[in-house]
Amino acid sequence: MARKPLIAGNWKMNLNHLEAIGVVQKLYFGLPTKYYDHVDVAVCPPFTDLRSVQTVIEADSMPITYGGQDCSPEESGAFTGDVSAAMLAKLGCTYVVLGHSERRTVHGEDDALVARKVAKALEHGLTPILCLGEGEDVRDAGGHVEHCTGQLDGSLAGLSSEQVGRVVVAYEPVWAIGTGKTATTQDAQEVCHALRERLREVHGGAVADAVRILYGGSVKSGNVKELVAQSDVDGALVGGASLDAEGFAELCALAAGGPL
Ligand SMILES: O=C[C@H](O)COP(=O)(O)O
Repeated sequence: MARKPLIAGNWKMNLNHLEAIGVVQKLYFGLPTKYYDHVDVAVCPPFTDLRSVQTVIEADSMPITYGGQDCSPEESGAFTGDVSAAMLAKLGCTYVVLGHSERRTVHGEDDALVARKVAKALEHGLTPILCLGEGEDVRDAGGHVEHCTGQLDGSLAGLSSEQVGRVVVAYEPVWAIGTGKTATTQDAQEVCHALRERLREVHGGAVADAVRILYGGSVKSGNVKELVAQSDVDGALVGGASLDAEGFAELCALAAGGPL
């Protein structure tokens, strides 16, 4: 089944709201509209940029979508420093990145917490980009597939198949994030395929065939085409290479099958 690729730029803690406006404008001018028939493009800036990004995208009716990098599992209330799914939805976000390895490692997030966040995001109409992936030790020991399918189960625990069908999954081997070490296309396909088969087993064929599974970890213009050519890799979650608008536009064009 053909799934339209999604290229999502995760800016992490980079670019202030003024810089964000410039990057979004350059991305818009760098990627001709015809490409959006073949690729969905999103940016996930820091929370403080979202209002500015919304304004610039809406002003020119840009076909670029955007999202947050995290949300609270709670609806609202006394949770200092947190941002709710409802707030992201109100700002016009389409996506929210959840369970990124940097949240899991730096903030101690586990699968159970991530599952609560996924449920809350879905409740507010957001599409979670659920991240998972193994560390280098697990990969070296050959336990990567089992590790990732386990994280998938844990991070989707308690969700109905209808809910799971609205999630995007991102396989991000931790050893490939920001290191310049990209997984081989075979590595990416192996795990993305195993994740899809796990979805098929638990939630049925319709869900497994519909869910987009992205690869993330040192994706750049030079490797994106080969990665998205894999039958179970439906796009990429891009960190560092999404901060440069011209380069990111080129990367999106290549993922769309370009140059068109
Ligand atoms: O969310 C994005 C990933 O952590 C990948 O980051 P990277 O492209 O800088 O390796």
